[in-house]
Amino acid sequence: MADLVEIKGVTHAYRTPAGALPVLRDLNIAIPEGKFCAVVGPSGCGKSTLTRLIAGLMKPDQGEVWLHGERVKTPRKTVGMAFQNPVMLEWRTILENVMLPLEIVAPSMPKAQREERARKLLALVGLSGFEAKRPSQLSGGMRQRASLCRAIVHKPEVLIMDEPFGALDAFTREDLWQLMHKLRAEEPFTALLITHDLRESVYLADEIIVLSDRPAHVQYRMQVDYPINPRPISMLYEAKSIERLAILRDQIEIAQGRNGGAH
Ligand SMILES: Nc1ncnc2c1ncn2[C@@H]1O[C@H](COP(=O)(O)OP(=O)(O)OP(=O)(O)O)[C@@H](O)[C@H]1O
Repeated sequence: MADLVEIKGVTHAYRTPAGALPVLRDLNIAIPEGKFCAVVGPSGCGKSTLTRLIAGLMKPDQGEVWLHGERVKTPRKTVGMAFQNPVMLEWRTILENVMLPLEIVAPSMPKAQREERARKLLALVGLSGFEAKRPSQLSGGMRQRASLCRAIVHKPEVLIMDEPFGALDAFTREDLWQLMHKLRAEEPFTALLITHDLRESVYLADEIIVLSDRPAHVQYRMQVDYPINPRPISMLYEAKSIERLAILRDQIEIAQGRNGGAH
């Protein structure tokens, strides 16, 4: 399978008043088309920087970022993004918010067709009947469902998610995890997920990458070879998942410089 996202030898430092802050060092990541990659690592190690580089919002000092065989040099319209706090436009309805990327990426698509696509996705995430509501009329979980629809409505070449479930309560979060697998089955996408939640990474991803502390490089890679459709939440309680979680926790502690000390 061809790699859709390729991060090749990426090194980057921010210029700050206090001097250069090295954030990434010789980072190499490849995500094959259709795969779901989760990235975990110590706080502040450079995970969000990685998402900005893939979206073309900034250029690395060294190395290359490739998307679909094209070198990323400028902001990419065809990337789908979802964040912890879904930024929704209050003056637009939920349906109009979800349609927004199509207006930018496919302006020639007839409005009826854009609407049909947005309605289909809203139905898929259980938001039929809420199309005409304003964002503030929805719960946090519902807003995040709508934001996921908005992130994939234009069939992005890659779906980038930065802690999208971080602000939700545990039950809503698990609902949304299951929803991700449903969406993936219906609307296949290639995804990069930044998360602090190791269970989330094991439940959602095909591959988990543990980044070292700053300047971040790939410290550890784990394949999650569990069928994705279905992938029941109960898989997290299976011995293999518990073992995976223990390995990941140790890796995070190593990345934090604690060398697998007390849990
Ligand atoms: N525009 C910027 N200018 C200067 N420093 C920055 C800039 N953006 C981020 N940083 C710094 O670079 C480091 C990496 O930031 P980044 O947001 O990529 O980390 P992160 O792993 O996503 O963090 P967290 O886990 O806390 O969300 C941090 O120390 C941050 O303060």
